Amino acid sequence: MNIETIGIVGAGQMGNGIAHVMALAGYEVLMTDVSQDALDKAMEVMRRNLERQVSREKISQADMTGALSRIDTTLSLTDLGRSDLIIEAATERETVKQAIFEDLIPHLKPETILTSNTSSISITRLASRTDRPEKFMGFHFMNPVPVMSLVELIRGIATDKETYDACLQVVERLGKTAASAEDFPGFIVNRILMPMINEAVYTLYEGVGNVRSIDQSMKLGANHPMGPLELADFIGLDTCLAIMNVLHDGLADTKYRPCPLLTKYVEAGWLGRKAGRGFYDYRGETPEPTR
Ligand SMILES: CC(=O)CC(=O)SCCNC(=O)CCNC(=O)[C@H](O)C(C)(C)COP(=O)(O)OP(=O)(O)OC[C@H]1O[C@@H](n2cnc3c(N)ncnc32)[C@H](O)[C@@H]1OP(=O)(O)O
Ligand SMILES: NC(=O)C1=CN([C@@H]2O[C@H](COP(=O)(O)OP(=O)(O)OC[C@H]3O[C@@H](n4cnc5c(N)ncnc54)[C@H](OP(=O)(O)O)[C@@H]3O)[C@@H](O)[C@H]2O)C=CC1
Repeated sequence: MNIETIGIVGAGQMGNGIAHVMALAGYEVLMTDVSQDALDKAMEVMRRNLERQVSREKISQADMTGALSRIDTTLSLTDLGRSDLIIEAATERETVKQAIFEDLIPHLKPETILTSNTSSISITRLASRTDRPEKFMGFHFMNPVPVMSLVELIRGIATDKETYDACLQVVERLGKTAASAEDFPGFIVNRILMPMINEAVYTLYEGVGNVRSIDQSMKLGANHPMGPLELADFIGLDTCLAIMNVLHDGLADTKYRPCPLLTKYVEAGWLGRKAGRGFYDYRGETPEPTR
């Protein structure tokens, strides 16, 4: 199947990154969100990231202008009906994703491929609620999308080979590397990464270290580019908690129990960088630990 137009649902940090790399690779992109504010902010972030790539001579000015001209935004989900491929990148909540697919389905072409950028939710279960489980799969980018070269491709139980091959071709056109993962909670990356982050929060909760010492230990002692708490803030603490809950419920093992301190931060609305505060406070000149 020839894919030329991409519909993106959700203009948060992942949605804008996906739009960025798709448009640079020459795809026509139509992005939607429930708020105009989110769409405007996404366009601004994309422009800034593209400008940075121009200033570092990674892309030309013409590449940037071309990419921006290929991105359109709309508040109407149903406008995405003409897309060849849809990537849902809305909030990590199963009911939200299900409602999006239900609203989209009557407006889709029969051949349109539906995908979700979910970090952890069952692809098979999401697919079973659509009219096309064989044309449904997981298309999981890593954050920040313009920088990270991996995309996890996850087949549901019914996904057909043509759909998988079409998505693989898109990943290759983006110049990224695909990892094929089976459809189990958290797939590969988050099955391994999120318990590590959750353990870092337990380490903080139990007073073994503070925010700075925990992050410094993993950066200098294990050569991680970001400390686990800094990374949790970067991903979004709501997303981290949602993933831990999916692991805990789906694998029914207490080793995935979300740390109560992580829950407390989410309940406070301290969701990390996107909220201005999480394990660090980002509202001043430099990030300051909140513990
Ligand atoms: C939760 C899930 O479901 C799955 C996930 O995504 S898990 C999260 C996976 N991501 C990670 O683990 C990220 C870990 N962190 C890192 O790799 C690095 O800290 C980082 C790449 C984010 C930043 O690297 P850094 O060396 O500290 O910063 P910096 O030198 O400013 O940036 C490196 C490059 O990234 C770019 N960059 C940094 N942040 C960016 C952003 N948010 N968007 C776009 N580009 C960005 C910079 O422009 C720079 O590009 P060039 O090399 O082309 O010049
Ligand atoms: N953060 C990360 O590091 C990664 C996240 N992911 C996954 O990507 C998805 C998005 O995450 P992320 O971008 O971080 O989240 P964000 O919170 O940054 O963005 C989510 C966006 O979706 C919007 N949204 C919510 N409901 C709807 C809806 N019904 N229709 C359209 N848009 C909607 C939200 O709007 P509003 O704010 O108004 O509710 C928000 O703008 C999640 O499934 C997440 O698990 C995957 C890889 C990495």
